[in-house]
Amino acid sequence: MTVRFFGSAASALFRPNSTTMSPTKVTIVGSGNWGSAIARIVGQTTKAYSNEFDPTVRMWVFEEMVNGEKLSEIINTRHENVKYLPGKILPENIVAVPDLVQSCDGSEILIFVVPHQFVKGICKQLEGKISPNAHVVSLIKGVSVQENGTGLKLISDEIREYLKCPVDVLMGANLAPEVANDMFCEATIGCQTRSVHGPMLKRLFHTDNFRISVVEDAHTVELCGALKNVVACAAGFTDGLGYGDNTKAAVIRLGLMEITKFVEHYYPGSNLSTFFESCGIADLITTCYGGRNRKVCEAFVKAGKPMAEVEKELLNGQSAQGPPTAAEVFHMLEATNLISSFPLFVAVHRICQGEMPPSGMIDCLRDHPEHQA
Ligand SMILES: NC(=O)C1=CN([C@@H]2O[C@H](COP(=O)(O)OP(=O)(O)OC[C@H]3O[C@@H](n4cnc5c(N)ncnc54)[C@H](O)[C@@H]3O)[C@@H](O)[C@H]2O)C=CC1
Ligand SMILES: O=C(CO)COP(=O)(O)O
Repeated sequence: MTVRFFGSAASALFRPNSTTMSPTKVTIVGSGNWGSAIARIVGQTTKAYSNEFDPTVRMWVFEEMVNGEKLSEIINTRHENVKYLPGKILPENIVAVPDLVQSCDGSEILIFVVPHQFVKGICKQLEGKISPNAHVVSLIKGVSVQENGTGLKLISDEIREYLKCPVDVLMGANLAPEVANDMFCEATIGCQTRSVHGPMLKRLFHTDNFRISVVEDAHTVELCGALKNVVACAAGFTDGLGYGDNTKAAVIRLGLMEITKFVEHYYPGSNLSTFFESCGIADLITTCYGGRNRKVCEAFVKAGKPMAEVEKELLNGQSAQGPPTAAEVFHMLEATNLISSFPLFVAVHRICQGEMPPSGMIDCLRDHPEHQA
């Protein structure tokens, strides 16, 4: 993979951190399938921009034993995450660190990339222990539930509340195995204010085969990333029932209608153009065809086993975020009396819970309110 410079003059790209005037340290918080694939990119870009970024990138590894060896030690000696991204070499400047606090010590960019159910526990451990200049980029596709149970919370807001630092997001049509094979794709960075961190984050992630667009509509970027996993479950159910591509296209279309409606209702003021970025329609399509959520939900229908069992059998420790996200979204819809407005999201939740047979997905598509107009 080569890193191509962009912008006007290459010299203007090398901007050491303004506070310390030393290269910015980067930590990847997570080392699963996506965490390891993004490490291949960040390992390259930090080396390419070594005046701006410290090329030693620490990667927090949730320690586990793999065939009698510690995963962190395997990564540091063989430069391969044999469990979560087997067969792909990680750059040697990626250093696995099993101690979470130590992995983030002194880092000013923290790339959060863990299944969303672990975010709270990680933030609690890091609370008050990160650099005062730290800045998080969340690659996490999921949502959380407010402490008092009244509604939904963005993962970025959860991180911001615990760590008291700025949080931007990166989402896109980025199946990790394809990214790790250096196959061309695009991604979207959602910033609160583009000019503050946008250019620096673009330098950190942008390569010839991983093309970044930066937008200021961060809420929409994040919600597209989270909600498309729920729609991908619906696509998996229809695949499992033996339906074809026309049905999947209907799932994608109706799913997109619910995504846009949900974003507009709960986070008004989004830009329509954001749904046409990689984080929107592109991620929805790729996940409905090639993602783990689709795969697990198809197998759930075919095998007739509980979702957790199918996930364990098929994903070897990786995680499908669609079913828990559907539950969190359902909770929000119930709390705000909007269940009837989002039948696809609701059907996914009910099927995952065993409260509705998978065939209910087809009834849901057939009777969708979009057909009443
Ligand atoms: N895999 C993919 O293709 C993509 C994933 N994403 C998103 O990135 C996020 C992370 O996904 P992946 O890296 O694929 O993870 P993954 O699905 O491979 O999950 C496994 C990871 O969870 C860790 N883990 C297990 N138990 C834990 C615990 N108790 N506490 C903390 N960590 C624990 C494991 O050590 C491992 O690193 C998710 O939100 C996902 O939706 C986004 C784009 C692409
Ligand atoms: O987010 C993804 C692709 O962009 C990965 O989707 P899955 O988690 O369904 O594999």
